Amino acid sequence: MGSVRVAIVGVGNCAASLVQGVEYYKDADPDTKVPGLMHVQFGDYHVGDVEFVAAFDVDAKKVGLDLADAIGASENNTIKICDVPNTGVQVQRGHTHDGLGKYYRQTIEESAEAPVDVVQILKDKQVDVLICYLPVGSEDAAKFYAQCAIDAKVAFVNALPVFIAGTKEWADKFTEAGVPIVGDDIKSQVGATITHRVMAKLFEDRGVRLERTMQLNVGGNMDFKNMLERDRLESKKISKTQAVTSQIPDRELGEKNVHIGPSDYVAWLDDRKWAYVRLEGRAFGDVPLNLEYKLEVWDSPNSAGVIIDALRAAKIAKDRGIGGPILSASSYFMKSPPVQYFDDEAYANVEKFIKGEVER
Ligand SMILES: O=P(O)(O)OC[C@H]1O[C@@H](O)[C@H](O)[C@@H](O)[C@@H]1O
Repeated sequence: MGSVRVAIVGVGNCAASLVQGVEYYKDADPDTKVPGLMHVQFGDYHVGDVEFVAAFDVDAKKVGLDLADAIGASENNTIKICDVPNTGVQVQRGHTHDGLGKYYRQTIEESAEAPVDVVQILKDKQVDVLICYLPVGSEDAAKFYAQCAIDAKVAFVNALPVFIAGTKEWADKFTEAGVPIVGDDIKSQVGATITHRVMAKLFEDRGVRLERTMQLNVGGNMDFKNMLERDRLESKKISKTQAVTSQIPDRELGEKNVHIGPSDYVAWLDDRKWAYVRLEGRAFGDVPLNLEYKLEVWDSPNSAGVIIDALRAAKIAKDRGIGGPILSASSYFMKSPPVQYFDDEAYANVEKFIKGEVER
């Protein structure tokens, strides 16, 4: 079935882990399991079929570089997985809109070049899927690129917490255009969200009444620095919170009793993220039962495998001529899908989608 031709918007740490991860696993045996992917061979597509054909950024230190060099440039500080040979893809000057918050502006220099015609490039490069990796809080920029995907008839994977797939307005736009979308807000392999969802559900499944919970996150990448600007966080907090509370539909905790969100920027953590999670409940005899755990991960590789699967799901939908939100993939890979399922059901739905047993 050929390749999955991918364009990236936002060449930050997540893009770095994605590009390296494809290189790292490109020759993996299709019959084996590798960490972080549902399948080496996902439907018609092997990891090595993911091909990067265009990239957009606004950072002067990245625009003009080969993608292989740009992923190690400027403020990118994630762990190295492997060397990436030259891709022949030059990072092009994207559109800024509200993509650069106060801390980005203090830290990086915006390219002086004029923004390119994104729709034309997506068409010229015959892009199958556009992956949106813009900084948290880029509401207008994310919607600009979503519209570009619609106009160029390119599938869209929305990794950031801006509600697109999950809104009727945008879901209808993608459906009417016959363009698939997987979104919103990437849920990492074993990250803060999925562990917290599973623990909250475990409390309820075992009959412990969850009363209060919090999830504090710290990290040292540009994502965390950007999120020091609290105004950019609104949709992020909503997304992370509903990702957890959706798993305990019968329990109304009340706003005061749930605190989930990014908490602070600690420069020396680089691209590591530490999550401190606490759940407080009442067990048999109304006796208190508390659980506290700490998760330490490298933030960007933790989501890269999930994105490789999401890209391939989006391409399969495109091959099948299915437009609009891909509910199976969105609910398994994303924190804020149009419909929330428990993760085991969502996983099973993706398997059915791959086999063509469910339409979306
Ligand atoms: O670890 P989680 O909760 O699944 O989050 C995954 C990703 O979610 C994104 O919204 C964050 O900006 C990333 O920092 C994070 O890696």
